[in-house]
Amino acid sequence: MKVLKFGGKSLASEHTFKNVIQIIENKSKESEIVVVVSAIGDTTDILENIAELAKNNQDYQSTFNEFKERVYHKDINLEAEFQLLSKLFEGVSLIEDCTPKIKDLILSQGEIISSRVLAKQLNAAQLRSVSIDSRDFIITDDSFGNAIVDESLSKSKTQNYFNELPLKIIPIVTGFIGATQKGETTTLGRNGSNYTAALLSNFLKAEELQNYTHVDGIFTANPDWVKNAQKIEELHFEEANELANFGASILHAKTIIPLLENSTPLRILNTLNPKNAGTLISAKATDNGIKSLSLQSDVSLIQFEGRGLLGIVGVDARVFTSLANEGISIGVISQGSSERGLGFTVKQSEADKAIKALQKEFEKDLYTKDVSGISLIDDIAVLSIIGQDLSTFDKPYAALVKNKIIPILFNNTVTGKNVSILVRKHEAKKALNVIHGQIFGVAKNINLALFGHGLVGGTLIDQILATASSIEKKKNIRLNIFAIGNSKKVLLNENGIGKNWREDIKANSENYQIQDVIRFANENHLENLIAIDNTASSSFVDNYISLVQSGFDLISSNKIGNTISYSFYKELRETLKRNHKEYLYETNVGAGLPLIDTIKLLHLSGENITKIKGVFSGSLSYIFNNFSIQDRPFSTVLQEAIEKGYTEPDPREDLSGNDVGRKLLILARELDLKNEFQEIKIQNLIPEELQAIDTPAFLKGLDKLDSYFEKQKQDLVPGTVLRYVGELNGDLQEEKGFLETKLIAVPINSALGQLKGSDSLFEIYTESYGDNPIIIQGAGAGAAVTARGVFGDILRLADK
Ligand SMILES: Nc1ncnc2c1ncn2[C@@H]1O[C@H](COP(=O)(O)OP(=O)(O)O)[C@@H](O)[C@H]1O
Ligand SMILES: N[C@@H](CC(=O)OP(=O)(O)O)C(=O)O
Repeated sequence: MKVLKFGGKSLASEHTFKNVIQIIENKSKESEIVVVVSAIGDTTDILENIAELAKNNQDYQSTFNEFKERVYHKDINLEAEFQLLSKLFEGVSLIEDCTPKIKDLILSQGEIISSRVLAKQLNAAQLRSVSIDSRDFIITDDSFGNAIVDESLSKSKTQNYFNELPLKIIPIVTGFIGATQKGETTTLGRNGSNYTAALLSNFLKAEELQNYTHVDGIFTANPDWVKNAQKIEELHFEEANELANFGASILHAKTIIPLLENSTPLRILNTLNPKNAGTLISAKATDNGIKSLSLQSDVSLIQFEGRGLLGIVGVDARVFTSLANEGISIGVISQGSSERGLGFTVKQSEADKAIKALQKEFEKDLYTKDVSGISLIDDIAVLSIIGQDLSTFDKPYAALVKNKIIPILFNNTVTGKNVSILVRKHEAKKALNVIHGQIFGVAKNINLALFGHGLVGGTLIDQILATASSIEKKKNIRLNIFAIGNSKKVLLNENGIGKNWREDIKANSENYQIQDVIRFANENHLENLIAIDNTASSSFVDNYISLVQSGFDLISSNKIGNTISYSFYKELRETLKRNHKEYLYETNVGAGLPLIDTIKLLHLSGENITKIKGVFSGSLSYIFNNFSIQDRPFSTVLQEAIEKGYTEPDPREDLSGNDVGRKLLILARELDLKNEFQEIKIQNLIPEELQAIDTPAFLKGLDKLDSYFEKQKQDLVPGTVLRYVGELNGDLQEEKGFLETKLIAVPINSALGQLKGSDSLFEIYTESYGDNPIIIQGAGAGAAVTARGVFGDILRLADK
């Protein structure tokens, strides 16, 4: 004989009902079956809600009418159940109270209706069946709402009851409900139908319990919360029991226990996908290791503090006894060895009652101030890692901290391998995803907010979208672009912006402040956040600190953040350190070339870098490499550089020398030199009359530059060429370095004179390398290389 249990969602619609009937038909051909049902769909929640409305003297009638219409079935008379409910709600509304006993009677009607409806439908489909009220044999104590089953009495009653049943009729039994010996209706606790099914499986010695839900089985975490949770094929009873105990709503906490006596296997199956083998829970040993994560989200933390209690024996006993007397059970418990404080969790719904019980018990101690406080933190969630021991707990813990989720406390069990972590409820989903990604090695989600979608930014977005799936396969990293913004508008999508982002931006982007993006990330529980600044804007930099404080790592191709005041530079570094965040900006100097990393490493290893000299600007490199040896006007070469995307949007940023100056400053600060931008000696290549005009006007009159540069070329000594160079001279011992940019003539056969295209060249002189500089040379400009460089920074952060 097999017991089949169908959950509420399996009975929620006509379509699922059809599947249920089909499954019952197929299974009844294979063996004898007993069916256990939950209430249809969300009936229990709805009945609870109507009772609450009635209790608060609000209009409950319309919700009740809606409910009746929903469960009404033309071939079956539910008048008796509806009338009973009507009377009960009326009573609740009159006395403005709904006792646990009344509530259980109300909720029980859900299961009674569903067993009647299903039996009727099966009979209509020529499958002989009968609805059975489990209150006739599931006998409990009178702890209404969470009643305790008298197993031996229930066992004999169940066996007698089923012995009397005619053969070949399929029993459709109400789950979730029972009765006291006096015949008062009780319930076994939410999600209790699978507990009823487990009890029946044990009492009737079933060969298997098949629990039909609306998911394919038990997953590594609740799939409603963790998108990439994976189905678990097999679990041992003990593991499943831990999972149930730690709040995985797919199993009632007591479901596993009745199955142990006869080692009755339990299979979790999907009504909507019955061919799937589901998850098998049995006595068979499985591999060691972490199996699953579960979450209890309706928890409160009570903190009990008392300096005067140090060393006094029996305080904990008083705490727990006073709560036990109120029938309040306790979850996670934590007490430091100093005994000055005790923290423990209770169900949120029982928190007030618990506080009152403690205040009563410790009334005198509160008066004498031996107990200094009994306080409550609401909205707590307990996240449990089933199978985790402390030897590898560092990884999930570090991942949480990196995502700015600081656990309130954590706790491990000595016997079983479990660690429970208390976090704030609003952080729970994010915490679950962070730990899941870390533990199960399934793709780690990296959530990207990209600001600036011009040449570099746009190219980067396209590069990410084009390679995201291969990166996921190769590196197990899922890059999710959830925000694309410019200075005014942002497009947001928590599930990832796709290839049509350009059209999407036109249709759906909205005006925004940075706080809107931060709020969006929080509300959608997005983890591993990176903000990427590909703007050329000085105002966007104002957002850096808020972003870091809100848990974002930073990447920028924009150099401004590193080149405004040294005090901002320092403040940003300190904020990053405090928040355990990183800021990468490899493309700030030398675009895609690995320059900053090299300099950082040399400097960190104690190598004294005394001078860095070279052509820092890919755009100026392109311009002078070509202009020096070609017979073309300067403006033609410049126009070509603009069109190829080698220059900043306003090429005066390059020609003014400011861009080279900024790069020098970035390198100087990398060497711990505390220079300010104003201290750089910069040769500005723009004639004064063109310095103040707006960008469009400047771009229209490029030929005004020609005569000045023609003269420079004429004046060259034969065998030399023009190069715009930057030079930094510094020393470990000094606070500041000497930074200079200038247009100079260099021999055509020197390293600098040999430069081609838009290549940059950096000569790094250090104390140990003496006169032989380390030379880094290569493509130093262009949207594609810069975007690749930023992409490299993203992958570097994602790997951490
Ligand atoms: N580890 C888990 N694996 C699968 N489902 C889980 C897990 N933890 C929690 N759940 C939740 O359990 C639900 C299925 O159980 P339940 O709602 O009782 O189903 P039914 O109403 O069909 O009996 C899923 O929708 C999911 O929200
Ligand atoms: N109907 C009850 C009992 C139950 O087990 O339901 P489900 O199987 O749909 O989780 C509840 O909602 O709590």
